[in-house]
Amino acid sequence: MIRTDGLRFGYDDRPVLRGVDFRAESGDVTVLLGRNGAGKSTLLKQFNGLLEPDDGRVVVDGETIQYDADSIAVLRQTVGFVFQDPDDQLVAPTVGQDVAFGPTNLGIDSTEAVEWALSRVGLDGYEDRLCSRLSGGEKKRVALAGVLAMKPSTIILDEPTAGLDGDGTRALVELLRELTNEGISVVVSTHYPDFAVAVGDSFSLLDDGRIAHRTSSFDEIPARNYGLRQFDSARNN
Ligand SMILES: Nc1ncnc2c1ncn2[C@@H]1O[C@H](COP(=O)(O)OP(=O)(O)OP(=O)(O)O)[C@@H](O)[C@H]1O
Repeated sequence: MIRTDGLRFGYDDRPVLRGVDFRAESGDVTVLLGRNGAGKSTLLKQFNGLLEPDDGRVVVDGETIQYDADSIAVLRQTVGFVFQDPDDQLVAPTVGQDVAFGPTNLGIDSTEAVEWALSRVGLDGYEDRLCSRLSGGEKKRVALAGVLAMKPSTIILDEPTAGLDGDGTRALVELLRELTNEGISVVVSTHYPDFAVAVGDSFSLLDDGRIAHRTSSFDEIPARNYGLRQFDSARNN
């Protein structure tokens, strides 16, 4: 479970988050919505300590996040973060080396973890492929595999469908639903209503630096007012 209480954050004194009370229940897919620049990425980055609040707190599985290096190292294993742009995430020349990076640092048997994680994202046998030669969609799956290989209890995904085609989006919905059935919590930001509906258990709308709506029914989110894209290919292509 992730919770923020009165979270405030700004870049160079320009406030972005102005008292965010956010909730993501364990075992749910929680969808974070909001117009461009609302602060979705900024909020998601608070959940595994990539950013530190100016005020308020972030609570993960009942513990308030602490920002010393040891606490952050543990947190990064518990809460995995999949960046919007996979090029911000991939660190090694080959797929196998990249997915092994996290588990190796944690002392986990990386061969088994890599095989398992690549299989979960539908990239069996990709170990020796060069990351630089992968398509954008494949890079996104490798980035997700790298997070899965660390066996986190929560996964945060920032705009994961950007650049995915209909099949890629459908596969992602299926995988995220499977992961929640296995007890993993998922928080995901998106602009795509069909993806949100297909994947989400709960929907939170970030507006004006606060959570303006939180509901289990997507229909209650006033889409037109918040820049949601009218249609996407998650179910219909
Ligand atoms: N590193 C940074 N330094 C300064 N300002 C930033 C930085 N990162 C983001 N911002 C600003 O903070 C605000 C919120 O940005 P953020 O990326 O969190 O929004 P978002 O809701 O994820 O947007 P989008 O839907 O376009 O991805 C924006 O005005 C953005 O320009």
